[in-house]
Formats: sequence, C-alpha cells, structure tokens
Amino acid sequence: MAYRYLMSSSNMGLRFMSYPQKNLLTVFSSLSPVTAFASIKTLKGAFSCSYCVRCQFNLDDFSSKKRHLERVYTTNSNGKFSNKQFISVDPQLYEYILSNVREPEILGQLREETASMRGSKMQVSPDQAQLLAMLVQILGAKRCIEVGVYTGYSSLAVALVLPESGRLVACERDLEYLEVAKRYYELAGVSHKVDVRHGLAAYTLKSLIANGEASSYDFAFIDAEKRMNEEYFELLLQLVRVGGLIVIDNVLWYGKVADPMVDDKKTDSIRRLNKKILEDDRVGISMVPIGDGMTICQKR
Ligand SMILES: C[S@@+](CC[C@H](N)C(=O)[O-])C[C@H]1O[C@@H](n2cnc3c(N)ncnc32)[C@H](O)[C@@H]1O
Repeated sequence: MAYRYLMSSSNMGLRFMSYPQKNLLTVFSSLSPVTAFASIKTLKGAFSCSYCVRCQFNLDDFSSKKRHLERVYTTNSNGKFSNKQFISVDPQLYEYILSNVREPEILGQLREETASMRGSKMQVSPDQAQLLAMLVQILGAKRCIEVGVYTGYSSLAVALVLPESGRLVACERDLEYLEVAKRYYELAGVSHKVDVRHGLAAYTLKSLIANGEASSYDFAFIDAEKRMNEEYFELLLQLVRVGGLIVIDNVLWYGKVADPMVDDKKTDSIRRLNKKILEDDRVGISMVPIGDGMTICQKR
C-alpha cells in the first residue's frame, strides 16, 4: 500500500515539492511499508504532506498519516486518467460527511424509527437524500415519481422541497412499509403533495402513460427491485420531460459491478444497465459515488 501510494504521489504531489523532498520520496518508494511509515515519522518537519497535493497532515500524528495512506488511491489504468488521485470513504470520513448534512428533523425521526425495522439498510443515506432534494430544487420540479418508497425517507426528502402545488407519485408494493411512509407524510404536513400508489411500480408507470401523462414529469428516482431497473428506466424516459432527471440508485452495488469474480444475476443486470445508459444518446449522464452509487440521467 505504502509503495503504491508513494509511487502515485510522484505524479501529482511531486510537482509541489523541492528536489530533496522528491529524492526522499524516491528512497521511500523502495522501502517496505513498515519502514516507509517509520521513515516518514523521522522526517518530521522536513516537509508536511508529501503524499497528496491537498492535505497538510501533521507528521506528528502517525495514525492520521497511516489512515491517509489507506484512504487515498491513484488510478491504475496506464495513465489513461492522468493518474488521478481519489479517496475511498472509510467510516471515519463518512462520519464527517454525515456531520455536514443538513437533515430535517422529521427525516431524522423517520430514520431512527426505521432503524429497527426489517430492511432498514435499503433506505437511502442522509447525504443521498440531501442530493435528491437539491436536484429537485435546482430543476424547479413540480411533478416527481419515486419507484420504491420503503418507509418514505427519500420520498419525504423530495416532498419537503416540492412547492405546495407539487406532486410526487410514490410507488410501493408493500403495504406495511407504506403505512409508515404515509404517517410521516402526515406528520411533516406534505401528504397533500404525495400520490401514494400501492402495487407493482411497472403497472403504475404504465397506467400513468396510458393516462396521457407522458413527458409531464420533471424528476424520477428509481430505487426498487434492481433487475427491473431497465424496464423502469424505459417507462420513466417516456414520463419525464426533456431536461428532466431520472436518478438510479445502487449503480455500484457495493462495488460488485467492478469485480470480475462476481457474476450473480443482480450484479449482471446492474452492469448491463450501466453500460446501456453509458451508450444511450437519449440521456446525459453522471455516475456519482454517493451511498451505493447513483447515476443522474438527464433526458435530451
Ligand atoms: C431500496 S427500498 C427503497 C428505499 C427508499 N427509497 C428509501 O430511501 O427509504 C426498495 C423498495 O422497493 C419496493 N419494491 C420492490 N419491488 C417493487 C415493485 N416491483 N413495485 C413497487 N415497489 C417495489 C420494496 O418493497 C422496497 O420497499
């Protein structure tokens, strides 16, 4: 790890370092990780953070430095991405991210109530919900659809920022979960904005199209049965207007999409859809590594 990291730093960090520092790094890169860490520590004061162009870790704090080494990686694809540095989010960093989320009180209450329920891991994270709400606000969205409500966390985040005349069609097949969601829509004073549809989401989406509602929605969020995502995407592409957004959750599937050893049906279907969307000229795209990964698609 240390070797890999030290080598990677020669592509970015070194531009900002003096020659002695560069020489020292060259020496470090040939050391074993343990020796490298020890040597870094003895260099206290020689330079601050030689590993990353951004941070300025205090070398006195050896454990911070070690954590930093474990958190920052460099792309490894023959320079195709200019040896881009990127971070992996460990629990400590994620706690920090969450501490920077403005979570409305009612959403916090719903999250806490849901924590003890079956399937609570399915809920989007507070940082994801905040991003969804922001997208809705940026769009000035009035008409939204959610596929996969569970107990209502993401749908409530969206409903809270919709204008009074806004409408969110909330599709969920499980009545027990919907009852919790409906209670929270009431508590938050947004139930007049939410059109709850109990049943299979594909059926609801087809009925909206049959009802003449094509191209009339601004925003849609897909977060239900993953193997159905392609069908939801196609139906929602009919329902969303040009310029509107379709956001798909779980596109990284806990990292399994990038692991060639994983070939289960769910992972394969997510990979297939990711590839299809990448090649789909009907939408502009951005895959965002937030939560379990979300792809934001804008209809052209
Ligand atoms: C990942 S959870 C949704 C989490 C929710 N977005 C949140 O943030 O709390 C997926 C939900 O989709 C529902 N679901 C799965 N397949 C469905 C289908 N075909 N039609 C409607 N709902 C479905 C499940 O019952 C489950 O509650």
